[in-house]
Amino acid sequence: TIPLLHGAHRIGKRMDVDMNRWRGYGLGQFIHWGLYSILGGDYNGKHYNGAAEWIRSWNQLPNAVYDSLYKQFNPKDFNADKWAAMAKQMGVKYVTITTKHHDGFCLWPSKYTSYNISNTPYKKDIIKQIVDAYTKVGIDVYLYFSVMDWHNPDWRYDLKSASDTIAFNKFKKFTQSQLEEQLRMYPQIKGFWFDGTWDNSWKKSGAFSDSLDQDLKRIHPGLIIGSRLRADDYGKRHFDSNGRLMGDYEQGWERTIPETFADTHGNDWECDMTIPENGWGYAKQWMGHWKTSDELIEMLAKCVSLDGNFVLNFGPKPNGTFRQKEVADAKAIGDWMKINNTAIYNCAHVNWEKQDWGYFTTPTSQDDKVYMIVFNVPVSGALRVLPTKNILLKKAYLLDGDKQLSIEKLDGSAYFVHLPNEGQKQPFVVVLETEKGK
Ligand SMILES: C#C[C@@H]1N[C@@H](C)[C@@H](O)[C@H]1O
Repeated sequence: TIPLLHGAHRIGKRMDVDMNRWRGYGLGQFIHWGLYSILGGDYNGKHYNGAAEWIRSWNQLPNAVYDSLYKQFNPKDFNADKWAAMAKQMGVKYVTITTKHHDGFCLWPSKYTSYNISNTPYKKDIIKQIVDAYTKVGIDVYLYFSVMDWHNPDWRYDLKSASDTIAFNKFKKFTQSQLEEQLRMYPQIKGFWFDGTWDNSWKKSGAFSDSLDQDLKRIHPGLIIGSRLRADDYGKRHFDSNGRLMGDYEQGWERTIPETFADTHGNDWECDMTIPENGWGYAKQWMGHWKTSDELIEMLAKCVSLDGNFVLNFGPKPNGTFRQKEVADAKAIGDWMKINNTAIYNCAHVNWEKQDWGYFTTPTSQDDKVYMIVFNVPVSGALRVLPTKNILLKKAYLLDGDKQLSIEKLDGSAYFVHLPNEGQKQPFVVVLETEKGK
């Protein structure tokens, strides 16, 4: 192995109480809200074809116009308790909220820059209201923080001169000050979600990213930070130069899901997903295909079956309300979770052969129970199950209503679980009770 000072400091999963709680979440909510929400992807009658929260980078929009949007930010219909209630009904266990996106605008009253919520017509601390409202209903809060800050004059994409280094050193102090400020102001939070760490300036700051990670965890023991914060001695990110994960979970699955368990390398990981094709902040016209709630529920099941969490993004409007499609999806997912969350919360991967009808999960607390989350019922109505050697199926029944299902032993160690032809119209869960063979 390559000797590293700033590579992974832990091999394998974090197993403390905070990380075990994170591992059991299953379903989370992401929220992207900020000045970009005001424009909603459009400016001067033209539509920006990129992700709406990146509109400041569009050459049709002068930076000065974007940077003065804060004078209009006044979400009259914002109600953090309503946001938290919608998330609670949806069944999410954690929320990640943008405190500062790449544009540098702070949704909290930071004392390190005047470019913050207190200087808008709205004035009040958005982050505090969200932290308090979600914590009150039992949803853990994580803060999204973009290191890249287009508004801060000391930000650099690369370090090519002594003056770059001097400026970026000031920028690193500013960054650490803002993060420590957030820990002091919002002690209830459980972790940070870092973004904007792909540029050379940060890749050359591996030592700082390592000390920052350690400083934040010293101030707030148990803090959870994914693999997108750090760079190692050679600028490698997520995985160090020896291929080891740097961070408490793999944070690279943005709008994508691993296909197989092998793709996860046995790490903890989180998938962050948009309902439209791309775009996180509010957009008046969403791009491409809008995922249906059934598609989203299948993504959730797939993530949990591969030992990951599924985090669905919402982009509130500038007035603080959600678009109809987001409200409808939250409701549909919540209705499904009300019946089936046993197969999602505190569940893990089962190393049985993947079948076409759907996904296996198992409760981390009970190894003689396996859940089948069924999306594709075969015309035969017979669901094939191939447990690992020496595991026998004792019973099979529907989670919703306990209806017993007949089990047919096939050759080898395979089985058919026979479904009643009730033409299920929603994804459903079959519970298997197992025992070890003699
Ligand atoms: C690229 C990029 C950013 N990463 C996602 C989580 C969004 O914040 C997007 O703007």
